Amino acid sequence: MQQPVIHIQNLNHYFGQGQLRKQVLFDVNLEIFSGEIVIMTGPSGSGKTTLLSLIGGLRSAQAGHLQVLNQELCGANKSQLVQVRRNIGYIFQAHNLLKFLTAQQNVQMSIELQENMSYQEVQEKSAAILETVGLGNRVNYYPEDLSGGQKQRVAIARALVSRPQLVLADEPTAALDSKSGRDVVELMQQLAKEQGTTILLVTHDNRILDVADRIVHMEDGQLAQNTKLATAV
Ligand SMILES: Nc1ncnc2c1ncn2[C@@H]1O[C@H](COP(=O)(O)OP(=O)(O)OP(=O)(O)O)[C@@H](O)[C@H]1O
Repeated sequence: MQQPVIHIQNLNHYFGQGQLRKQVLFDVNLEIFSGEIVIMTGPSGSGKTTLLSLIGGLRSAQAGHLQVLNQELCGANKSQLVQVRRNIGYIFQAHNLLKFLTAQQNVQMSIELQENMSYQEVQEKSAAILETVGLGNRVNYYPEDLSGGQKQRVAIARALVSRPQLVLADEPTAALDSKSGRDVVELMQQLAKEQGTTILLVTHDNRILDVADRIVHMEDGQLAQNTKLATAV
């Protein structure tokens, strides 16, 4: 049987110490397989971003089991977390582009950090993916000269250029109008299907739920499983 890309069992998470200690994730269980697009919905404060940051190795998992790309992250050390992060692409609500780098340089940086490649190859790869996301004529633009949707497309190009096995996206359409939001997720879907990437996407945006293969719902730190598309919309 296929190994899940993400395998979570009885995951609990707490913030704060002593009397201020507060549990925010309760016995979370989730399996996500290669090539799946899973959307996580749920009210504000329910724990979605916390779960995403644990899966992404951006925060240390405390209790339970959290296996990502065959690495147990509960109790993992710094270098194990860094190793897992290398195989994950991140897309956030705010695109987080570096404003003093052009679109192409922003994308290039992500490859240079990860792979041993000649400068020419890096340039070719970054130009090619910007072309794919429809920004072939904007490669030398700085973020401030791009629209919100264009900046988010650069962020997608940056997250996917190294062909990560897993992409984690937190509200990638939040800052976009409905047309740009739709374009951006369809692009993620298309690139992921081409590259066999697994996507876990957190959103409040009901208009994009149909790109998911599966929807899971977080409520008060608990994850409801396998919501059917038809009932969730
Ligand atoms: N660093 C932190 N320290 C203490 N409490 C935190 C911290 N980060 C989040 N929390 C709390 O954990 C709970 C879950 O927050 P989280 O950001 O994961 O929710 P969310 O579902 O992503 O919300 P939103 O949709 O508004 O982004 C909230 O009660 C929040 O106040």
